[in-house]
Amino acid sequence: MTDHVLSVEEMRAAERAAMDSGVSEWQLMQRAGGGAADWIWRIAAGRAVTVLCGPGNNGGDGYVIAETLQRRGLTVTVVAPVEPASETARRARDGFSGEIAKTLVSSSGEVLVDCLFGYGLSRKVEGEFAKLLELACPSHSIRIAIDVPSGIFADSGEWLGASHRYDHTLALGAWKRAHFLMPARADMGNTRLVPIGLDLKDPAERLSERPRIHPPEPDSQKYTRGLVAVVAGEMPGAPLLSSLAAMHAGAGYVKLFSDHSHPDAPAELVIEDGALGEALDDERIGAVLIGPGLGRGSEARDRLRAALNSGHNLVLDADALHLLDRAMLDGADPAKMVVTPHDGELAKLCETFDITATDKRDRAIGLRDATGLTVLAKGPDTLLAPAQGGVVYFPQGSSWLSVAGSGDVLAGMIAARLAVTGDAVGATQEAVWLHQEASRLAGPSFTAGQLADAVRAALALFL
Ligand SMILES: NC(=O)C1=CN([C@@H]2O[C@H](COP(=O)(O)OP(=O)(O)OC[C@H]3O[C@@H](n4cnc5c(N)ncnc54)[C@H](OP(=O)(O)O)[C@@H]3O)[C@@H](O)[C@H]2O)[C@@H](O)CC1
Ligand SMILES: [K+]
Repeated sequence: MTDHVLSVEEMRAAERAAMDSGVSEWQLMQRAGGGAADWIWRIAAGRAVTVLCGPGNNGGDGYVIAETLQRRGLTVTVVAPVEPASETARRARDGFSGEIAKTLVSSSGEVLVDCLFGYGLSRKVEGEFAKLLELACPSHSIRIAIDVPSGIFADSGEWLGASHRYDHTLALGAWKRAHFLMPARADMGNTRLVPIGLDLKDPAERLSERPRIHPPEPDSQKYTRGLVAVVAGEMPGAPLLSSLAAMHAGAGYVKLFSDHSHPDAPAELVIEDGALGEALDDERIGAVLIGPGLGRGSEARDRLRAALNSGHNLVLDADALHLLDRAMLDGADPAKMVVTPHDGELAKLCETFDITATDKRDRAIGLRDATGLTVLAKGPDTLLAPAQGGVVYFPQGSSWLSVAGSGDVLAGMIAARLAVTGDAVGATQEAVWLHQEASRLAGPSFTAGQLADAVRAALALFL
């Protein structure tokens, strides 16, 4: 239940279903406001609180929060520029026993609780509401957004109006897409979910669950444990990095198909040169990775074609994403493939496959639907569009991952997990989690090589 990620429409439907089953809107608001107040009370730790209340039910939650905190002994100031517009919000306002100001008086409190607008935001935040946020956000040292920061469109994560930074965001009832999408995510601070007892079923979109990685079976040998083939091309460095990451991510055997000499490669990495088609004929190969350092010339194209026609599970990254088109996919099995574009590569793929969507989620879905590929759209708001449908989001990773070679490491790990499990969607999620955990273990300002080294210790945390 805590892993559902809902659209505004789905959220409204879930609340309607709760009401149909006999829970009133007032009860839902009590649960939402009361649950949020518990978090705020702890965060505030005795400091004075300012609550901004808007016209809708987000504002209604604000009155419930204000009353709960005041009863617990905190100094609470409520600022509401307009009257409540819904009956339930009016009831909540009437239940608040303190004073209500129309505008913010200076130094009202140290903790700001923003309940101006939630998922009901329908247009740009302007006028008195915009001015209030402009005044209140910088003048409070701790800023807490209730459900979503006011001004964020919950379905897309875009700001409708000026952006403001929050220290905490308390999602009510279920996660919304904005909690995992940029630019919203960067401004939300710590995110927490406040359950309100909604009965949610079969989520189309969900948060990735922390995976459990299984050790090799007792009767494993190096081939059955997962043989990864990394196909190199023009540049030697990137595929070597991918190979190292694959070696640490649980593969039994990693081969690098490369015509370069790799003096820095560890002795355990098997490097083979010569005809790629023949090398890929090995039935024991569990997954092929191609793209890092591949190049974009005619030879690179030939190598990509050989990989696509090999019939193996396949991870396509970097240059391979620039070369991929409909003709190349002809005859290949997209169900066995994962593509891992960052924003620029995703835009290029959308151009290639005539997808007109402009935001990341819709582009990833569009590409998946047009090709049948599993699409991992990388970045600070990495999301996965599995071939089977739906969308999977991930908890926020370290911003130190924004380093050259980080994608090569991730691609190597996906190939390793895919070779081990044969499950493209599961393998990709495992690799994203490993990537994030490895970044934490590598500490700040690591290089991609150090990140690849940390993968082994990261893997131990998922056993
Ligand atoms: N329903 C439930 O069971 C539960 C709901 N819960 C809570 O309710 C929240 C959703 O409530 P909501 O639907 O009332 O929307 P909300 O975000 O408060 O705002 C809508 C109001 O704002 C107005 N408005 C919009 N944009 C505007 C703008 N730019 N500038 C000015 N005005 C603007 C809009 O006016 P209108 O567009 O109708 O003209 C309308 O009056 C949700 O996030 C959660 O906190 C929880 O308590 C759990 C139970
Ligand atoms: K809000």
